[in-house]
Amino acid sequence: MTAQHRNATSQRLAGASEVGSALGHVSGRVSGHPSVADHRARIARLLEPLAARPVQRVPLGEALGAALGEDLVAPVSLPPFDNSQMDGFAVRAADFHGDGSDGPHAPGRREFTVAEAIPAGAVPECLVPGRAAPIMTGAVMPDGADAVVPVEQAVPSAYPAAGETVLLPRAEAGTFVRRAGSDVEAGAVVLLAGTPLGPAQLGLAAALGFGDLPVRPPLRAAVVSTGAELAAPGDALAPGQIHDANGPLLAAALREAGLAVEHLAVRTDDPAELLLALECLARPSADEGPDLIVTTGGVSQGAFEATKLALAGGDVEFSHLAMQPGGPQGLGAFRGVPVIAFPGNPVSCWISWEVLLRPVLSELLGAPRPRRVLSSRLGEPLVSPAGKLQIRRGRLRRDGAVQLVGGPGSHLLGALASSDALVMVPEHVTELSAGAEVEVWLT
Ligand SMILES: Nc1nc2c(c(=O)[nH]1)N[C@H]1C(S)=C(S)[C@@H](COP(=O)(O)OP(=O)(O)OC[C@H]3O[C@@H](n4cnc5c(N)ncnc54)[C@H](O)[C@@H]3O)O[C@H]1N2
Ligand code: MOO
Repeated sequence: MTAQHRNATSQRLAGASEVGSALGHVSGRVSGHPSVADHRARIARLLEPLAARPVQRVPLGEALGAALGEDLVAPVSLPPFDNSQMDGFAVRAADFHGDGSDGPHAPGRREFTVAEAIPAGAVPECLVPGRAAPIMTGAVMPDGADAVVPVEQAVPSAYPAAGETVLLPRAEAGTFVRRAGSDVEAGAVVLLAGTPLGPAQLGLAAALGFGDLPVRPPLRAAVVSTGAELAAPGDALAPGQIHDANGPLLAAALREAGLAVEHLAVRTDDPAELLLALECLARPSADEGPDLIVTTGGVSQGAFEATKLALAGGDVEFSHLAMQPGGPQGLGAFRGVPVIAFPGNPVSCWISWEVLLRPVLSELLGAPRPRRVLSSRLGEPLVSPAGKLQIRRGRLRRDGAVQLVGGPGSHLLGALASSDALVMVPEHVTELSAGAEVEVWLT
């Protein structure tokens, strides 16, 4: 990535025009807290060096979710040859002109002598005038033929043996013929470097004959959940304990985005113990250690904020963004490894991923695919704190409006799990009525 591109990336992420205009309203802020756009731009600068990793080729079956490392140029055309779009009869359109264009028993049809049948995969012989060759969908069009009549329109509606006759209705040249190169021309750039590889892109690459693809190797992320109250999912809870939801949630989010993830639960509020765990994580050789560390919990104003206490003396800064949920945040580096510290409330943790880190990865690496942003109408009224971007969870209705799911509370994981959209309420807005236009991210 060039310096120019890097600058452009940071500016785009600060302005956030492609990921939602609601996040760009820095000027309307009254709280004095750093804006979401500024914080996201800082994350982009922190992670920029990670974008410059060498490209490697991986088998097609392992490329799902990765970003394409180089432009993909079609080595062949698609379709590679003229072929039939229907099961039927390959004919010469010119045979319908002139004498004999009306069959004796079926007006409007012409009689043809049936030629050898052409299954898909066969190399057919040239079609002689006055003949019709049974041809199957996808089979190569014989030289001389330029149209296909579907078998349903033939009399009889079947495939007579070679040498017998069939009556066919008139067809114009080109009817039901898929021309070579009508989908993709050999030599064309079919996918740009940075394109996230989903099922359709992998299908196209396979059709073009690629057995492997150039991709950027996945980033390695360490997810660290913190807090003395945490128990592993599956373990029984002691009084006062809760199960660690954020670790699995964040690990899944990062994996889905194409990263290789290791999850570590540090179930303590002791900063020294957390520091030790982080030392062990960051110490392995550069080839094996994480490219970034994402923590959750311990970043707010409590007396036992292990993450803050462990990291604040070093290169990690803590701030409270003008956003709800997801206000308290930390950002910096530990032993040279970028650290992004998200808050502990589960919805805050998820929102932080969605609006702060995920868009940066999309922009820097090409994957994951950016969230679709659309304009929708609010299904019900809402109120929102002044000076904060409020992000509510919602569900897109069939009529295109968005219905809120649950309240604004950042512990409402049940509601989050039944939502499919984030509703953005800009910083300067304190009230919206039903029907008001809102920006929505589909999740
Ligand atoms: N006096 C103030 N108190 C709080 C403020 C503030 O500004 N002043 N901010 C509030 C906001 S906003 C948030 S968000 C939270 C963030 O707190 P922490 O990041 O320090 O997180 P914890 O205190 O560790 O936990 C908060 C909450 O989340 C639960 N939690 C933590 N980790 C997990 C996990 N892995 N899985 C499931 N649940 C988890 C934890 O038990 C707490 O209930 O601070 C507010 N307070
Ligand atoms: O900002 Mo906290 O993230 O509301 O709950």
